[in-house]
Amino acid sequence: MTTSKIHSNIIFSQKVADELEKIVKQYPVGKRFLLTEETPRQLCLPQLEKLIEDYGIQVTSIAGGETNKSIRSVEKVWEFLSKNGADRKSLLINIGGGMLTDLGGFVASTFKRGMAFVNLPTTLLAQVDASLGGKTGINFNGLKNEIGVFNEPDAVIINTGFLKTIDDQNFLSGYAEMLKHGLIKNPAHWDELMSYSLENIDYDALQEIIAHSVVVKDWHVQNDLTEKNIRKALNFGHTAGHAFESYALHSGRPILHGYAVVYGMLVELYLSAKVCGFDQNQLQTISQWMLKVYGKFDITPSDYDSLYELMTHDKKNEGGRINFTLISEIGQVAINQDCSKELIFEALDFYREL
Ligand SMILES: NC(=O)c1ccc[n+]([C@@H]2O[C@H](COP(=O)([O-])OP(=O)(O)OC[C@H]3O[C@@H](n4cnc5c(N)ncnc54)[C@H](O)[C@@H]3O)[C@@H](O)[C@H]2O)c1
Ligand SMILES: O=C(O)C(=O)C[C@@H](O)[C@H](O)[C@H](O)COP(=O)(O)O
Ligand SMILES: [Zn+2]
Repeated sequence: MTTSKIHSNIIFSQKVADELEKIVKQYPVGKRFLLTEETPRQLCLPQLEKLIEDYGIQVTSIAGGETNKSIRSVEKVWEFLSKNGADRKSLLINIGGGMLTDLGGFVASTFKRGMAFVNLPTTLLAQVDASLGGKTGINFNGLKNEIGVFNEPDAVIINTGFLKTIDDQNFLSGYAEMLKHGLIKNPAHWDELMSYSLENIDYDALQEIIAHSVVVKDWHVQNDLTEKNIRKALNFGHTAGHAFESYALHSGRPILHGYAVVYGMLVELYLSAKVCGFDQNQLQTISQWMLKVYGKFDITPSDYDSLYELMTHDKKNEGGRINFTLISEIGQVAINQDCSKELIFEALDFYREL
């Protein structure tokens, strides 16, 4: 696997301040802004203190957590930019996990109809997935990423050094999107993820594996930025996964995005076996591995209607059909797969009985 096919604006570097300085100096004094949230502010900003001071970067932060990926937080940041004289020639630096980079990208894309932004992802999930590819947005009306725009960041600086403070659950959450990348596009990536030790994190090896995951994400984005076609592959596990995530959040049992994606992939691997001939033995092996590592969000048949209703809001749907992305084998994806309500309920039975 090669990383040479990655977009030139995706930079891997442990010297974040040096890389960021090259960008910041291209923007006028007084027009440099930084958005972060509580935890990365404490853990990651200290190494940028000198740069912030030298270049007069104006810093603001919002509260962390998925419930703050909201219009209220967006308003706060718009207000900060407006009061401090941001304009179309300004730069917004987003430093944080996927919640922050999704929201910060949306704020920058909509403020005065768009200002430049760069992402410095600080979680595994944001480094392999959320900070890349220009899906920006917020949750609305109980639905994930209901409001947003496609708009790519001017640059993404990936510093794997930031990951040393990530807790186990958030590590696994990011790992889930890497598993998805292996399943949809790259059997070798899948194999390396299966043999990587999750008990004893080897950070040097991780950097290489992250780069392989970034190649998969970036390939889909470069080929179909606005998700008309092959980018739908990156949404594998998300039709059911977002339904689990929204349902969990609003029933007071929140789960991390990556866990929801794993539970969604379990449902959609079952559908893959039924609709696309995905191997039954592999379905059993992968399901047991995922169950062992990620556990389960328990559901009963009385939850099915609510989960199904949430799936009807998925952005891939067309003409009243729920359009799944499925796989016929590891690395072979099939987009726009229509499944009946009956079959979806059967897949939820499979998940529930695991
Ligand atoms: N735009 C996309 O393509 C895309 C892709 C995947 C996921 N997402 C979105 O990303 C979000 C999930 O991202 P996430 O998992 O990064 O969540 P997150 O941003 O909420 O971060 C997870 C937790 O890690 C903390 N954190 C951040 N940096 C840290 C660090 N260096 N050390 C220790 N803790 C740190 C945060 O404060 C938070 O508590 C969801 O909203 C999901 O919908 C978007
Ligand atoms: O980049 C993409 O395309 C993805 O679908 C990546 C997903 O991991 C991510 O969770 C994305 O935010 C989902 O987008 P949505 O369009 O289903 O809201
Ligand atoms: Zn995702």
